[in-house]
Amino acid sequence: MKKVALRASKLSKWFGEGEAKTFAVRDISFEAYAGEILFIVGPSGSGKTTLLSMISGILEPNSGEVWVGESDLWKLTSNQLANFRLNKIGFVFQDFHLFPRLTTAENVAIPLILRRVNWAEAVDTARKYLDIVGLKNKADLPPMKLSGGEQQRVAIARAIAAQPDILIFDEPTASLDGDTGRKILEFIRAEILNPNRCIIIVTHDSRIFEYADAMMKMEDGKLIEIERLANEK
Ligand SMILES: Nc1ncnc2c1ncn2[C@@H]1O[C@H](COP(=O)(O)OP(=O)(O)OP(=O)(O)O)[C@@H](O)[C@H]1O
Repeated sequence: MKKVALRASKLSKWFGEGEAKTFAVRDISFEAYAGEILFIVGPSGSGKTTLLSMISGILEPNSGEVWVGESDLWKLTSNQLANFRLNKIGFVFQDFHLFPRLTTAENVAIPLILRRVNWAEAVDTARKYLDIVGLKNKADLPPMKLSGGEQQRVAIARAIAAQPDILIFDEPTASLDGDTGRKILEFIRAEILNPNRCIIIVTHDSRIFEYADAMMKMEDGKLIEIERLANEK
């Protein structure tokens, strides 16, 4: 049986009051399973970022619940929520968010340093994660010396260094050419997905839709459909 990694229940977020009240996300419920890649797709302004922010403990919903394991996320204390963000969930941003003055290994070490691992040990462990993404030999370079696809892999290495159960990618291929984008997705499926990890990808890029196990379509803040696809592993 598939293990539920995350369950959203009747999630809503609105902005403004009275006449000006508009829903960014309206009454969305879904489950994401461990071991699957779930794509969230929909036009600009359909509520994808707002939904991601609520399920990752960044933006508090106006109503509804987010369950991860035994925890109702928005009932946690602020300390517990900070802990959740540090240990359970990883983010890979569209423009990678790498620090230009740090080496790639130091960039990857950041989540470990935030967990109070000492600097030398964290950078050493970071090299192991760079090896996983095939960039061991670039560990001491600044990120700007790397290609776009390589920078994306550094961002992935940094996200997995915290060993999150839920890994979220926001438009991972937006700044990559088609070939590099597909290679990144193949790599994510082969090396980053595992039976205990759920990967959620927000994208407009139809060139990578073939890598989805499940596809969730949003429009005007609403969930239109969630389809589990035949190629599910
Ligand atoms: N802080 C805010 N205040 C007011 N309205 C907001 C706020 N954040 C988002 N919205 C509105 O909520 C709706 C959904 O926005 P959201 O950013 O979630 O869409 P999106 O699907 O991620 O779009 P894109 O693909 O362009 O990033 C939009 O109409 C947006 O204007």
